[in-house]
Amino acid sequence: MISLSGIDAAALGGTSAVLRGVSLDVAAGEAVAVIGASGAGKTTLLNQLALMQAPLAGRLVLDGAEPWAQPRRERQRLRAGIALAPQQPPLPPRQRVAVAVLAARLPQMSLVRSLRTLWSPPDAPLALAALTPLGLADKLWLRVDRLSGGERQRVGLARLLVADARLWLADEPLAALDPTRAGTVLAVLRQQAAERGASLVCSLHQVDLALKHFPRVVALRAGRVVFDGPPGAIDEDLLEELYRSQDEAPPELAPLVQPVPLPQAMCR
Ligand SMILES: Nc1ncnc2c1ncn2[C@@H]1O[C@H](COP(=O)(O)OP(=O)(O)OP(=O)(O)O)[C@@H](O)[C@H]1O
Repeated sequence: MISLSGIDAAALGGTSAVLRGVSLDVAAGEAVAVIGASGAGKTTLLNQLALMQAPLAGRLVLDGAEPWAQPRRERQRLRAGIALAPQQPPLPPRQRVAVAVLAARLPQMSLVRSLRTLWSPPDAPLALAALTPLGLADKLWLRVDRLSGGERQRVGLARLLVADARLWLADEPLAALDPTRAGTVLAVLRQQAAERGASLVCSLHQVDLALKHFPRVVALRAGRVVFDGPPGAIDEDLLEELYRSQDEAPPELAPLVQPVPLPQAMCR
């Protein structure tokens, strides 16, 4: 359904390439975990898949179309089929949880229905159905600013469940969750995406959970894909390479920056 080939991309708001030569195909209904050290480019990759920013180089194809070669309106139409749960969901603090969840459906709604949803949500049962498996059934009418960090993160995930999208992107969905809750939440995401035939791409710091819950793992190091395959093919050496300090660039990437010789006078 979505295919990246040879993508170089900057982080949101940045100008220099963070992702380098990334090629990746995600099929309809597929579930993929993205792992890699902090700063490896996981968020930048998810933002590319979410059509948040044009790549610097390479080709992105979504359902046979190239969104970045289309007029803005057409790109927005394509984007409506994609739902992204960012690391820190931008939820208006005074909004009720039910409204915050249902707001994820606004791109698919008429103007009148959107306004009704924001004022007095007619689809509250839908929000409740999404919140219940995430353990938030009792928070439906609470204000967002009364939630803990972990609860807020799960509201962000409930938005994925109601979004009516075909590609679900979750950026470190477990960051604010305790270990027991983390496993349950991943299982819910996987199960619900599978039931709806949605593709799921999830960036994770918890390697053990990525390997346990996903049939395919993509590993990034310094903005490059260094592994793409089943979890059983990942060994200790690869994990060590992935999480070794990024300051030690792997041989094929070094040197990105050439040492600048100091003037003689400064060496004395
Ligand atoms: N606005 C920006 N301008 C320039 N560089 C940026 C900008 N935002 C992020 N970066 C850099 O881009 C690189 C990749 O960031 P990204 O957030 O994609 O990594 P990540 O793997 O998701 O990290 P983490 O696990 O810590 O969230 C990092 O080195 C980061 O410092």
